[in-house]
Amino acid sequence: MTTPGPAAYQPFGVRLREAMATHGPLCAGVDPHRGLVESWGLAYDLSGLERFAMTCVEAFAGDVASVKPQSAFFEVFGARGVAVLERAVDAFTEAGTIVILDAKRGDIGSTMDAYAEAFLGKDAPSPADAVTVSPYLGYGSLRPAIDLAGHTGRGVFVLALTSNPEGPSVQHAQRDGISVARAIVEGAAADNAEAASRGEMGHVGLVVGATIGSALADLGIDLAASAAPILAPGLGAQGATPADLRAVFGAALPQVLPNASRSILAAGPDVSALRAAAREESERLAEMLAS
Ligand SMILES: O=c1ccn([C@@H]2O[C@H](COP(=O)(O)O)[C@@H](O)[C@H]2O)c(=O)[nH]1
Repeated sequence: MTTPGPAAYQPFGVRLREAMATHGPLCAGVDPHRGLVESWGLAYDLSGLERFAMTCVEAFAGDVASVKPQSAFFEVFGARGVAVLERAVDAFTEAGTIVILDAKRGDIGSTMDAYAEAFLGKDAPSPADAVTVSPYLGYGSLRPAIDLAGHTGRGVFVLALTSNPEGPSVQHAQRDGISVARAIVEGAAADNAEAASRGEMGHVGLVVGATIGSALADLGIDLAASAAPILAPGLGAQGATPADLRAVFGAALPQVLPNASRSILAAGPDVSALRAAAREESERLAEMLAS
């Protein structure tokens, strides 16, 4: 038997907006790095992975707007690691917490179709609410995922200006005076136009690092006009602070889901301490947004 996607209820951008209004904008990362797992006193094996993931579920589910499990840290354990990821995704989903799976998939359209079904389809084993996708085979190659997400009430987050120092070598490159990043943002804006006309965020999100400094202004990019939810990694371990967000995102700030992983997870393994770290960060971010 198949279950209906959340599309039967509300579009992704609307659900995300409501969750951010209720819990604050923080997207808490679930990244079982070997060093973190061991610092929690767990063995770096399947049982440690399961314990780490389920501790995150206990601490964050129902308490933050969204979580972002990093698929790589589960895939490294093979199929049984992926099974742990699926159990964590299901547990967050049952608690009503939005799951953005960081899998950064991207391929030719026909293969992208299979990735889309795997992560977002109504028959997917453990569908996420949204998945990160890579547009470097061309924005149009993402069409199967963008369309399927729209039809199932789910979302995609397209890499636009990533938080790593190597990103600009590709993303700032220009053709006909338009940067790669700007072309990606304009693609998302076109796909979100209908939601934008209703004053809502769309289902095509963008990944824009909190570490990018003045890149948006330098490249003439208007993120606010894209109506895209913006996943902004880079807080904490990568050096960005909540105060940087206003300077980086300006008018697009209400669309931003700041993401922190290691800096919050370092508060574990105690569930209350982990939950408190996420709450404090979320409150700091909400205050900054209101000021
Ligand atoms: O541009 C990007 C895109 C994704 N990420 C991912 O976000 C987290 C960040 O973790 P921290 O521990 O808070 O640094 C991680 O899963 C990355 O793969 C990113 O950092 N930058």
